Amino acid sequence: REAARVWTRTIESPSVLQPGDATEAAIAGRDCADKVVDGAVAESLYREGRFYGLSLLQNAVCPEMVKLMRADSLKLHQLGRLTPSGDPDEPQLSEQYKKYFGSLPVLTILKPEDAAAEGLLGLAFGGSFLSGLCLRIGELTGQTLEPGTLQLACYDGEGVSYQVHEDYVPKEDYDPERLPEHHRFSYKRRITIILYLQDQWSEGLGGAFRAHAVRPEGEPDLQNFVDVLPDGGSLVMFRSDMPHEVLPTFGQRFALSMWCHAG
Ligand SMILES: O=C(O)CCC(=O)C(=O)O
Ligand SMILES: [Fe+2]
Repeated sequence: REAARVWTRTIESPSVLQPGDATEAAIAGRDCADKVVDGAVAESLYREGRFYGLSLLQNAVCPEMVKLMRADSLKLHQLGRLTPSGDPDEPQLSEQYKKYFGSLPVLTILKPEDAAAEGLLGLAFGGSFLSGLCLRIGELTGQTLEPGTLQLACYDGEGVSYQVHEDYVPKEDYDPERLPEHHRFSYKRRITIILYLQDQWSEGLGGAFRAHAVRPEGEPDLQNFVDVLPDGGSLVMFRSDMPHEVLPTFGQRFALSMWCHAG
């Protein structure tokens, strides 16, 4: 039954040699993208269905590279570079705030070349991998898709969640005065790709990615949503206008996301 809602494929992740420098990391990322996406994966994103082509590719990246990306992510997190809005100058949430209002996901917008310049070869690989996926999906389906924003997010336990939303926002709803810079191109988003970076995840830690067939009003009907666990190396891909959310998370959960923009 689930299979009819989430298109799922589990692959044997292509082995990647530990990159020695930024150029090698970028080449390895692109190469890995070309190996994991074939015509069937690309088409799965455009199949008809209530879940807007929700697709899951398990084991897309080998555990060694997932580990390297997670180590880089943790480094940035420990340096305080991840913030609720993604603005690196924004202060970290105070304990006081968390106590009264609860915690929030934190994030940063990455440029693969900056990651490379900082010696974060895992994230340089990841950025190139996700950009490569975007280009490859475009090529295989005859659409013009351009790599857009690359986001690293951390849901650091404490019940942190993200309410139902769509990643695509129509241009007329866009308010340049109030949205942070990286939201400026939300109207261009067509496909969202998310790569999870956990080592081991279990259902007890919550944090599922929940996809909705329709935007729920109140409690959603069981038929109208599907949950995907954020297992390390899993890639979730979907049309950016599909409603989705992240359920309360009780473990450290890192995700690297790419929004593929309309060309
Ligand atoms: O991390 C996830 O599973 C989804 C996050 C999300 O929906 C977003 O950042 O827009
Ligand atoms: Fe989202």
